[in-house]
Amino acid sequence: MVSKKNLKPGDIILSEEPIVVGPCTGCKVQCLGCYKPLETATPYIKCKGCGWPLCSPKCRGLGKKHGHPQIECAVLKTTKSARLLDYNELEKMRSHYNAIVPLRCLLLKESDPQAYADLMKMETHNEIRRNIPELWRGNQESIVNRIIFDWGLKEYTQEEVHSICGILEVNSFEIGQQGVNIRGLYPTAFLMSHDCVPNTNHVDEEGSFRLTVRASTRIEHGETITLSYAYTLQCTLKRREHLLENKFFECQCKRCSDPTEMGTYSGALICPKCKTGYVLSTNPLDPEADWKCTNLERCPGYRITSKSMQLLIDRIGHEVDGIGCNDVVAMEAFLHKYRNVLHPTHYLCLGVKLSLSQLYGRISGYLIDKLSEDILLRKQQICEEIMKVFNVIEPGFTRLRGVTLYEMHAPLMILLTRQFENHCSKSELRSKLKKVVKCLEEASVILGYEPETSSEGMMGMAAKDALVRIKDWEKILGKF
Ligand SMILES: C[S@@+](CC[C@H](N)C(=O)[O-])C[C@H]1O[C@@H](n2cnc3c(N)ncnc32)[C@H](O)[C@@H]1O
Repeated sequence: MVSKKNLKPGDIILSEEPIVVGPCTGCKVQCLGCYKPLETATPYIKCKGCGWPLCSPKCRGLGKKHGHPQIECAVLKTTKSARLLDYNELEKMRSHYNAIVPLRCLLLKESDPQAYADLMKMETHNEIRRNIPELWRGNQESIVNRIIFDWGLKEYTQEEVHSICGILEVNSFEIGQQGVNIRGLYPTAFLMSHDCVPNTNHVDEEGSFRLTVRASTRIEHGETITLSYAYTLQCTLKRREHLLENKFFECQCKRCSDPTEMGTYSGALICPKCKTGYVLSTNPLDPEADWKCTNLERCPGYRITSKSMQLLIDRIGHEVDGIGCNDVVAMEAFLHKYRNVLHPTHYLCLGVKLSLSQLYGRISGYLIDKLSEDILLRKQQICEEIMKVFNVIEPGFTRLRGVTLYEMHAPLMILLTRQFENHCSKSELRSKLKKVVKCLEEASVILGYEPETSSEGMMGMAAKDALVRIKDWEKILGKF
C-alpha cells in the first residue's frame, strides 16, 4: 500500500469495519458475545441456543454481527459442539475456541459471499506453512479436525480450512481493549506492509471494532504505508525471529539492516573485555552471524557466537519476566545488576525503564506528590532516555511517545511547583513551564486519537485538563 498524496502526522489513511472478529488462538475462555474473559470465579451462563459460554443472558454481543450472531449460534447448536465442552474445567475448554474465528470465516461463504471473496484475496503462505510440521499438525488437530470431524461440517475441505488458518495467522490484527484477547480481519488494512520503524498508528473503536489508521509521521506521495507486525521494543534478533516464525518473511528494513539499530543500540552489549566498546552483530540480516566488539583498537579479538548471544539474552529476558509488574525495587536492582553488561538502551533495559517511567508517581508508596526530589529526577531522566529511542523507533504520533510525554510532564511539574515555593526566579520558572506545556500539548494531540475509555484516552484528557490549569500560572508569571 502506497500513499497517493503527501500526508502529515494525524491524517486518516483509512477507517473501516472488520470482516470478522473473534477470539485469538490460545486465548483463555471468554464470552462468545462480548469477549469478556470468563475465569472460574466470574459468573457465566450457557447460551440458550448453542450451549457455549456467555457472560450473561443480556450480553451486548448477543445476536450481533461481530459478537455471537444467530447464524453461528444455530450452527454450533446443530453440530452439538457444546457437548464436547467440559464446564468443570475451563482450562480444558480453551482449545475449542481456536476454531471459532475459522468457523466465522467459513460461514461467510454462504452468508456474505462478497466478504468471503475479500478474505480469499489475502495471503495464506500455505506453501511455507505446509512445510512447518508442528504448525500444520497443530492446526490440523485443533481446528481442521474439530470443524470437519468433531462438529461434522463436512461441506468444507481440509485445504479450505487450512487456508483460512493461514489467512488468519498472516493478516489478523490484535484488537480490543486491554484485558481482552481478540483478533480481526480488515478488508483493506491487511495490505499494509511491515516495517520495524512504522509510519502509521491505528486504533479500533470499542464495540464496533472499526479500525482507523492514521499517519504517525509525514508520509510522502508514493511512499509505502507501513505498520509493525513485531513489537518495536524488541531487538533485531527477536523481531526477525518473530516475523519469520509468524509472518513467514525475513525483514530487511533499514533498522534490521543496521547493527546499531539506527543508533538506538537496542540489541547491544557492553564489551565484557574492554568495557568501552559495544558488542554488535557482524551481519544483522544473518541470525547466525557472530557478534563482535566495536572498539577495534582496544579490543580487536572479542567475538561471541550468535547462539551464545541468544542464550544470554534469553536468560536475562527470563529474569525480567520474573520481576513483579509493580516491583520498582527489583526493576532498579535489575538495571544496576546489568549496568556493565547491557547497553543502557538495550531492549531489555528499555522495557524495564518503560515500566518504571509509568510506575513512579502512580503506585502505592510512590505517589507523585510524595516522591522525593531524587525519585522525581529519576523519573524525568528515565522518560528522557527512553524518549530518545522512541523518537527513532516509533517516531511521530505514536501511543508510546504520547504516554511517555505525559509521564515526563509530571516530575517536571512537581519539581517546578516545589521550586516556586522555594522562590525560584520567574524567568527560570517560565522556561521550565514552557517545557511542561510542550510535553502536554503533544501528549494531548497524540492521545486524543485513542478511544476515550482506554487508559491512553483518559491520559489524553488528563493532559488537556492539566494544560488548562497551567494557564493559571500565566496570570502569576506572565506569558510563557
Ligand atoms: C498482511 S500481509 C501484507 C499484504 C501482502 N503483501 C499482500 O499483498 O497480500 C503480510 C505478508 O506480506 C509480506 N510482507 C509484508 N511486509 C513485508 C516486508 N517488510 N518484507 C517482506 N515481505 C513483507 C509477507 O509475505 C507477509 O507475510
